[in-house]
Amino acid sequence: MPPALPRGALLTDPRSASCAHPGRVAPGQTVAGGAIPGQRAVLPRGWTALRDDPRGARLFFDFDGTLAAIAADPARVRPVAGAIAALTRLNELVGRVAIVSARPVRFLHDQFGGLVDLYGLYGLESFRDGRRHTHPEAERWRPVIADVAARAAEMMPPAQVEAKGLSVALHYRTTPGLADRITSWGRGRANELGLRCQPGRMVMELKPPIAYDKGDVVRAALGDASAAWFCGDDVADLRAFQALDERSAADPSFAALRVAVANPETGAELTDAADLTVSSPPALISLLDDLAADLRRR
Ligand SMILES: O=P(O)(O)OC[C@H]1O[C@H](O[C@H]2O[C@H](CO)[C@@H](O)[C@H](O)[C@H]2O)[C@H](O)[C@@H](O)[C@@H]1O
Repeated sequence: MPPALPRGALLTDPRSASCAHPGRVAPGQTVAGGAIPGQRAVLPRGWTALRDDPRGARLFFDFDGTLAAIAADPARVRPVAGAIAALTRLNELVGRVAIVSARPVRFLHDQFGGLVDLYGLYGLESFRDGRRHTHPEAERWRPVIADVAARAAEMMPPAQVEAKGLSVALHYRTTPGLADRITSWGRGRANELGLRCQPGRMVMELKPPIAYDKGDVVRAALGDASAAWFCGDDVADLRAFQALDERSAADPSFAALRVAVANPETGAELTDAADLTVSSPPALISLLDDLAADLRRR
């Protein structure tokens, strides 16, 4: 019996990996992602369940740090090479594919059009089946967010204030020395205005106090799915992992795969909760190409 890929196994970009799949993969060990289906390792149950019933499966993806490499200017970020082709292939093979991001739906639509379901601002906005939806409680917060974005632009470099309509991101990637000032100012405005703070990778986000997050998006979108994957890189993606955990606990026939994209900023919280960890967005695309090839062989 070949060994199983253990929870947390680390997969690297096969294009840069020099090792062959070693057969047994210890937690944290580096193996070539592209070698998985061909290496007779026992695949994770979330993979085999998806292969057994692709039309009953769902694939969920975070955007920044997952389908796109992190860069200094959020406005210039685009999906990594091969991402759109991989999603196009999987969309033909799998029941439903969705991007679940903190970006506005407008930005996601510019990148992906109507290719897959789009959930923006942690699900406060979405674009599905050709229609745009906004959470009914969110709209009244738009002027409050606009006001706080304008005030933020007076307190910090305006180019680092990303006004997203129903939320605002205060970035400090290019000015890490301002991190404390920006985050404490953000916490102060959140307390003053009744907003929520969402930390992220070199960013503090202010959003409406609506109890709706990536986990709620996944819960609602799962429907009667038999299997689902969520691929993410940041702490906000833990909520989506938890939604898959809950569903797995409630329904033993359901199989999930939690995929983390490793990075030095998020810490171990996400990779500890993941079934598989890939080393970068290109390594994730390689894994998705493997999945599509595996599904096509069936
Ligand atoms: O849910 P996501 O799709 O992962 O969005 C989370 C945030 O992503 C973006 O910020 C991050 O990526 C930027 C571009 O690489 C980077 O400059 C920044 O430091 C990261 O935090 C996006 O700009 C934010 O609005 C999202 O909240």
